[in-house]
Amino acid sequence: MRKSIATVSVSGTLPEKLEAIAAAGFDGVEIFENDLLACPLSPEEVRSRAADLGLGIDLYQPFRDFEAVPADVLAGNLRRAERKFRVMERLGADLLLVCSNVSPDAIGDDELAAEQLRLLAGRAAEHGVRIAYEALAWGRHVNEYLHAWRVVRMADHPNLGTCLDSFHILSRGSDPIGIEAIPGEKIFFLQLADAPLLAMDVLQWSRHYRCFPGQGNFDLAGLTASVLRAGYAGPLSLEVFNDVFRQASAERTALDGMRSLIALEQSLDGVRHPAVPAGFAFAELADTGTLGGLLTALGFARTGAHASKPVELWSQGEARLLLNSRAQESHDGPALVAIGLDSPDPGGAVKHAGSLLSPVLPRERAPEDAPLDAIAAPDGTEIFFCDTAWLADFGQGAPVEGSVTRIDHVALTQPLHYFDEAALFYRGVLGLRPQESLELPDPYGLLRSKAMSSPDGAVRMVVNIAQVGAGHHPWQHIALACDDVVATARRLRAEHPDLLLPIPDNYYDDLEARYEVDPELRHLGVLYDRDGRGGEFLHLYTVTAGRVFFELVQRIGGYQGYGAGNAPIRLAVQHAGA
Ligand SMILES: O=C(O)c1ccc(O)c(O)c1
Ligand SMILES: [Mg+2]
Repeated sequence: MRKSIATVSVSGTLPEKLEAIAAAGFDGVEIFENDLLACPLSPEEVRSRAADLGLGIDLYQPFRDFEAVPADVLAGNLRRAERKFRVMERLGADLLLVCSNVSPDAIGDDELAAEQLRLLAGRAAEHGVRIAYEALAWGRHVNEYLHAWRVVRMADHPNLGTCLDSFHILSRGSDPIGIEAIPGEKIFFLQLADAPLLAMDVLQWSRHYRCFPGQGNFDLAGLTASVLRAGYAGPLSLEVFNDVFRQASAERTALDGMRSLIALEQSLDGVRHPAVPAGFAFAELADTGTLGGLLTALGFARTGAHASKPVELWSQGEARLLLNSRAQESHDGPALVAIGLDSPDPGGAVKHAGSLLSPVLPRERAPEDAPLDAIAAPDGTEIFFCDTAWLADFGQGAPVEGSVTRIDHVALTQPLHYFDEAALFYRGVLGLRPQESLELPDPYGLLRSKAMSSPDGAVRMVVNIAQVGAGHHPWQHIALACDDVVATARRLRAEHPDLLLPIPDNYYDDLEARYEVDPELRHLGVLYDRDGRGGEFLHLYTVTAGRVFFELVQRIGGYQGYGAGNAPIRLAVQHAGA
């Protein structure tokens, strides 16, 4: 299908927006009026700039507060419209979006609205322009898509149709099934935006928090399927008002918008996601000898070395860590650089990632090395799709058994600008499902966090944003599943007390007030959480080395979370020690 995007969705000046939108492969744009007003180029120049870039101008918008007005206001509104029709002729645009009147002076009379829109459509026809009437969720009288359609039907003019906007429909909780009763040729345009579920005024929600399909909580695929069943054949057009996107790189935002539409099309076409990863194969860290002591204390042993690269394999149970000293050249201290995922179909996973604009990264590989392809996560971490062949490159070390059994989750920190991108990446590319999203206090700011998990919980990723504040530490961590955190804590406390993050007594005073927990937790520095169904979580943090620290976690009774309530305590202690 034809793919378009409103210029308001990306940052920059109008020419910059057009460049970025074209580079991402869109077919057309909606020119948002303010972008044109602020642009020194004439409409003719914008038209030829867009044409040179291969972009059609699919819509000009918005035209506000037109219909259902007193007669004296109507004359002024028609005059205003005439001027816009002339601008559109110069732009080479033939579709104008008219959004429902929000003025307190608008009259709640559908026949009047229809009559005036019919008049407008007649004038538009003289200029070769068509009108797409959209119900804003906060319209004074018309704020439901079916209401806008009733007015359009009543007006009954060939140059008047409706514009459907997923945000306005789904934010009001309207059932999109009613779309299927609208004749497809009367749906002149379809705007797509997702959004997180937020309990707030709908206008603020729309103007600041819209996001691309797949990044929020609305069922965009279901709505789009209804629009297509109605017979709509126009573009899928993204219209996103988002405070973060306005500040981010236009190129990157536009590309992410394209990724969201490709993913949407795939779900409409019934393209199945290749098998989701079955577990973590490894986590790879840049390190030159700093982490060996810490890992040994945690019960890991060096069980292999790469045949041709300066990379060591450290393992315990099914937890495997690679220490790569060459990668250290581009980092100050230890840093997480790659994650290997056990993939039932590595080739299929890489191909699927490519279809979602996450291409295979170029890599050096010796002829005898196992073939292994990686793609880049939004924060730059490499993600490898593995079968078991890669292990042979490290020789066959004896397995090491200890209390650590495997990697439970990996937490990455990345810039705010790519938070929504990350949600779409982990969902679309890796097939993980969104879990909890949180905003956690940090002594110097706020930490936003989103957890994603494979359906069976074997792969869990946490994406953190160091959002604001002075002490900006882009920490990353690897959480290791452990059979018995308390026993391990006893041993570490006795043998390596300096490696454990000290937890304040005040935390335990509060914890013991809330739950009857073993007083030993306080002495060991083990943190605790409990969910609503009686599931329990015991966890423990090491001190930080470079950008990285480790967590030992024990899930009891089906606990699915991450001890998020304890994260502010950890952050405060880490800041104090940093
Ligand atoms: O927020 C607005 O005013 C606005 C304008 C035009 C649109 O298409 C829309 O969905 C919202
Ligand atoms: Mg809209």
